[in-house]
Amino acid sequence: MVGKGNKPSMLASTPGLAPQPQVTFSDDNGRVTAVLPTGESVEVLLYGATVISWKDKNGDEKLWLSKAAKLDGSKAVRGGIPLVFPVFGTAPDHEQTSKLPQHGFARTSRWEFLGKSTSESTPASSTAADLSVKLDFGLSSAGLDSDAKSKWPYAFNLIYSVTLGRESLTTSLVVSNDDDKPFDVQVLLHTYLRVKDISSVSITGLGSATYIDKVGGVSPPQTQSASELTISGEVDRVYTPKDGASPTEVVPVTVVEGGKTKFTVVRDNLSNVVVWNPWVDKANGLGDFEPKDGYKNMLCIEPGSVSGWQTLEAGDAFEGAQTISFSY
Ligand SMILES: O=P(O)(O)OC[C@H]1O[C@H](O)[C@H](O)[C@@H](O)[C@@H]1O
Repeated sequence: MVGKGNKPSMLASTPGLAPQPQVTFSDDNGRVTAVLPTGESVEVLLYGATVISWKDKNGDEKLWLSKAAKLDGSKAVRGGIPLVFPVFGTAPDHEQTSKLPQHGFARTSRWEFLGKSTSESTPASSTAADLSVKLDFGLSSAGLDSDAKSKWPYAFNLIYSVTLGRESLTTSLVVSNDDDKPFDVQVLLHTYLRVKDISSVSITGLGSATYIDKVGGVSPPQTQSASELTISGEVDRVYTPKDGASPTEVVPVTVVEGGKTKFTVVRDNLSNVVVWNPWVDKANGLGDFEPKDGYKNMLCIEPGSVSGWQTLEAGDAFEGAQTISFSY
């Protein structure tokens, strides 16, 4: 394993050259943390490979994390970016995943930290190179607890990569079928974005998308006519945006707050976006959701592949990713 140890370590110094700015890194107590020389940071729990913090250079947190979230491995984390795999919600009628708990086992399994790497890029607007750091995590059937293994007895391998840039975070999941038979999966990056005040937020990029409304039962597919979505009550929708045929024609989802773009979410090979806000009653009903009025400060924009199943033949792999960007 790369970079194991309890003390912070440094990356990216090249022998013989002037010292380069370095990424500070620690892998301690079930958490992996990386900080760019310019101050941006990310923190990932090995439990669920859950991103629990993403901060900009000023230390402003970009993700919402419940004050009552369990970070001790006793329950899926309420906030940050839990990983949903291999089933979204529950699927009592889908034989392969019917025994699994809500949202599967990836978010409640202990992942392995596989290593870190840095890379440099020079943005068009600057001559100075920016560093980014990528953290890789793995989970395979061999690493599952016996309960999850008995409920989903397939040989698989997952690699989850979390890449921190100056003004972006990319999370990417690769699922491989290591079995000798096919299996079906759903994948979702259940991202809790932090906002200042949900009443001044609008979401663009979902106009003319079809969606299924899950509030009060699953609705037949509908089409969103408004170009902007605002939130003034419980929202739980599975959208299928109208992307073009090529990967470059993906329609980004933007979160605008007070007239300013706060986040831009670009999906790679993920055809759905779940939009979720529990609002008053649901938040009250969730024991680990604190403060109870925290629904005013969060919005889940969850890229995924969940409206059908990805069937992976023996030896096949599926990869999906999101990049969340912000500007100051
Ligand atoms: O409470 P959880 O299992 O974490 O699920 C939280 C939420 O996840 C997704 O956004 C689903 O669309 C919601 O229906 C669900 O309530």
